Amino acid sequence: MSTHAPVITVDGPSGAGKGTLCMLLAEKLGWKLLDSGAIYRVLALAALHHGVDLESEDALVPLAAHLDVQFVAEGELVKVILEGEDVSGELRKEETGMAASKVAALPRVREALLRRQRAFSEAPGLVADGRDMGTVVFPQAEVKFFLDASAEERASRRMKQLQQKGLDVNFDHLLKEIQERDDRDRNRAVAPLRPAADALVLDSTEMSIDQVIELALAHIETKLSAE
Ligand SMILES: Nc1ncnc2c1ncn2[C@@H]1O[C@H](COP(=O)(O)OP(=O)(O)O)[C@@H](O)[C@H]1O
Ligand SMILES: Nc1ccn([C@@H]2O[C@H](COP(=O)(O)OP(=O)(O)O)[C@@H](O)[C@H]2O)c(=O)n1
Repeated sequence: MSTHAPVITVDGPSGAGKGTLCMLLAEKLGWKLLDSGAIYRVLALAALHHGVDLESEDALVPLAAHLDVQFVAEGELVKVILEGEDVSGELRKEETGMAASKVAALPRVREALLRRQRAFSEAPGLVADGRDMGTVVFPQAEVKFFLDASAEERASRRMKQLQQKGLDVNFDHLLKEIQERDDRDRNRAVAPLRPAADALVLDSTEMSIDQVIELALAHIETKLSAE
C-alpha cells in the first residue's frame, strides 16, 4: 500500500499565475511539482508529430496511454523530452496550448492520463497545477486554490512573458486565443474548469506575485496545522 502524501492543488485559467505560484510553493516546501498542463501539451505535440487528428479520440487514447515523455530538472528549468526529442521550446507556444485544449476536451483521453498524473503524488508532498486537480485528479487534497484574474490582465501577463522570450505577439490576438481556450476548458463535458467546492478562490488581477504567495502560504499553514 502506498503511504499518504499531502497534496496542494492550484487550478485556474491560462495566465492566472498558477505555474509561478506552484513552482515557488514546491521550492519553499521542498515538495514535488506536477505541471499537468505540460502533459496535455506533450500529448498534443505527439499527435501533431505523428499526424494524428486532434479530434480523433480513438487515435489519441493509445497515444496518451503510451506517451513516452520525461521531465528532466536542469537547475530552475525543466527540460521536456518527447520520444527522445527536446520539445521544451515548442511546448510553451500559444498554438501548443490551443492544441492541448482540444485533446483535453476528450473524456477518454483524460481518463488515459489520470493514473500518470496521480503517480506524481509522493512524500513529502505534491503541488499540482492544472484545471481539474482539486475537482477530479486529487479530490482528497488537503489544500485547494483556484487562481483567477481578468482575461485582459492574463493576456497582458502572457504577452510580457512571450516578449521576454523574444517572440513578437499581438495583444488582441492573444486575448482572443486565451478567451477561446478558456471557453473550451470551462464548457467541456468532462472535468470542466471550475473551482472545487472547498477551494480558496484568489483573484490576482490586482495582486503582485508576492501578495499571492503570502496569502497562499497563510492559507496552507492554517489548513495543514488543522489536519
Ligand atoms: N500576480 C501576478 N502579477 C503579475 N504578473 C504575474 C502574476 N502572477 C504571475 N505573473 C506572470 O504572468 C505570467 C504567467 O504566469 P504563469 O504562472 O505562467 O500562469 P499560468 O501557469 O496560470 O498560465 C508569468 O510571466 C508570470 O511571471
Ligand atoms: N489539468 C489540466 C491541465 C491542462 N489542461 C488543458 O491543457 C491546456 C494547457 O494547459 P496549461 O496549464 O499548460 O496552460 P497555461 O495555463 O500555461 O496557459 C489547457 O488549456 C487545458 O485545456 C486540462 O485540461 N487539464
